[in-house]
Order: sequence, then structure tokens, then C-alpha cells
Amino acid sequence: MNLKIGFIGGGNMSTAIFRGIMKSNGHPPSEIWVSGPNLSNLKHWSDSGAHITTRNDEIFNNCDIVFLGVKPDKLHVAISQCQNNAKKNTERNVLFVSMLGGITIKTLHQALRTLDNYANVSVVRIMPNTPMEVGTGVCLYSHDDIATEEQCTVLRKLLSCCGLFENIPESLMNSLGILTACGPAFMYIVIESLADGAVKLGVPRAMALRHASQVVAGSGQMVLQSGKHPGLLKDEVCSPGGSTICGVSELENGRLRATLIAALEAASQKTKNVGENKSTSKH
Ligand SMILES: NC(=O)C1=CN([C@@H]2O[C@H](COP(=O)(O)OP(=O)(O)OC[C@H]3O[C@@H](n4cnc5c(N)ncnc54)[C@H](O)[C@@H]3O)[C@@H](O)[C@H]2O)C=CC1
Ligand SMILES: O=C(O)[C@@H]1CCC=N1
Repeated sequence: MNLKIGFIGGGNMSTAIFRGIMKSNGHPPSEIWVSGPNLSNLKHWSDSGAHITTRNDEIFNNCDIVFLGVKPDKLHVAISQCQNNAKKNTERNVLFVSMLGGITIKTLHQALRTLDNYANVSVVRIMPNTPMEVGTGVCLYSHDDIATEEQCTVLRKLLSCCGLFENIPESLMNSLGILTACGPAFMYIVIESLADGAVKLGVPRAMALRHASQVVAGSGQMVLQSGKHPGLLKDEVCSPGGSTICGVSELENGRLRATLIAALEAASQKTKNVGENKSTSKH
């Protein structure tokens, strides 16, 4: 029998995971459910064969693995909507998988404690990224001490078709998790900027974007596959007195390295504040 997979919140990140699973035939869509306040926003799920509902309790009461994909400030309301007093099947085991940035396993347990079948709920905290949609993502995870090896294996089987699936200490979620989850946005800006540069030099936009993307993907593969330090790989491109080093010099003038480091720090600080429930608009 296939496991029933549910998503509470079917926005960008849940959709990317769903599409990644669909792309690799990782699970039949007829065994996937998603909930959200507005059914018209979930049409892309039902078009692919998944079940859609406005009721979070339907997901929680019927699914074996329940992904939580709402914004962190909706944590408590979304969980309170999982309670259905008419249905008291408290024996079911549920693997509750939260993708909420900054929200700790401890906070998740505190929120879930209000539910009737809390005793049978184990929690996995994941930090996914949107490239999971095309099978080249990263999904970091940490689990509580209730989740069984078997549950983690089932989750690994489901999500490793979307890319790298790696167990990390929860203490790294707001650092490594920031690199992997926010990093794609930073890299899209790099790709767009490289393409802009080529367009400025007269290259047609679509051609520039396609090649900028391939250069970024290829460079990442080169670091991964060659085992060489990126500084050495950079040196291998820079001929003495050549063109590339002129460009590198401009990147240093523009403080590219310092800016990327600061971007990760800012995103990490913001995520920590979300976890601590600080309502600062900046950081
Ligand atoms: N977008 C990304 O690249 C990543 C997002 N995340 C996390 O994923 C979570 C979702 O982020 P996104 O998908 O980007 O946001 P989103 O705004 O696209 O999706 C959130 C969804 O939750 C739905 N929703 C709101 N209240 C609800 C409720 N009470 N019950 C059920 N559904 C409800 C909304 O209608 C919306 O579709 C966040 O907690 C974020 O920290 C984590 C890693 C990466
Ligand atoms: O920007 C955000 O808040 C989410 C969390 C990590 C990536 N996206």
C-alpha cells in the first residue's frame, strides 16, 4: 500500500517539492493531498492528479507524512486547523515534516502538543530549496528522537529523487540551511547579471541567459567533480595579463565576496529572528 503524503500550504516551496516528486515518478499523485485557504491557488496540484482541500484536518487525519509549508507566522493557526474533534483516531502515526525557516523542532512540538494524537507524532525539520523541482536541489534535515529509522528512510526515498538529501545537526539549520535555501535567489541574480553583461556586449538576451546558466551550473559541477579548491580553478582560468583577471579585478573592486558573505549573514539573522518571534522589519 502506498503511503499518503500531505502538504499543508501549497505555495512556492511545497509546489517545488511536489513537482520534483512528480518529475521523477517518486509517488503517485493519487496518494498526494494538499490544503490551502484558496482552492483556485491549488489548481496546478489538481491538474497533476493530486487532491486539494481547504481543510488542514483532512490532511493531518488521513496522511502518513504531513509536510507543513506555510509561512512561519502561520504555524499556530495552521496546526490549530489540524484538530478535528469529530474524528478521534489517536492511534495513527504521523511523520510531521516542517519546512518553516527558523522554527525549531522544540517549537514545533510545543505547537503540536495541542492535538489529540500528539503522542503518535514525530517531527522532522527540513530546509529544502526550490531547485528540488528539477531534481538538482538540496534538502537538509534534522529529526526529533521519536522519528524512527524507518520513517527517515521513507522520507529519504521520497525526497532524494529531488536532489541531495542530507542529515545535519539542527544547530546548522540557520547557517548551512541559509546557504542552501536562500542561495538559489543569490545565484539567480548572478546569472541575470552575467546575462546582462553579455547583452551589454551585444549578445541576444535568450542566448545570454542560457549560457550564463550553463556557466554557473558547469562551474559548480567542476568544483564538485574535480575536488579542486575554487581558488585554484579560478587561477586556471586567469591567464597572466589576460582578460579574465581584468574582470576579477572589477569583482574585487565591487566587493563581490564581502557582499555575498554579508548577504548570508543578513539572511541568517532574519531567520533567527523569525524563530525567536522578533518582529523586526529589517534583519
Ligand atoms: N521559498 C523557498 O525557497 C523556501 C521556503 N521555505 C519555507 O517554506 C515555507 C513556505 O514558503 P513559500 O512556499 O515560499 O511561501 P508561499 O507564500 O508561496 O506559500 C505559503 C502557502 O501557505 C498557504 N497558507 C496560508 N495560511 C494557511 C493555512 N492556515 N493553512 C494552509 N495553508 C495556508 C498560502 O495560501 C500559501 O499558498 C516558509 O515557512 C518558508 O520559510 C524554506 C526553504 C526555501
Ligand atoms: O525567504 C524565506 O524566508 C525562505 C526561507 C529560506 C528561503 N526562503
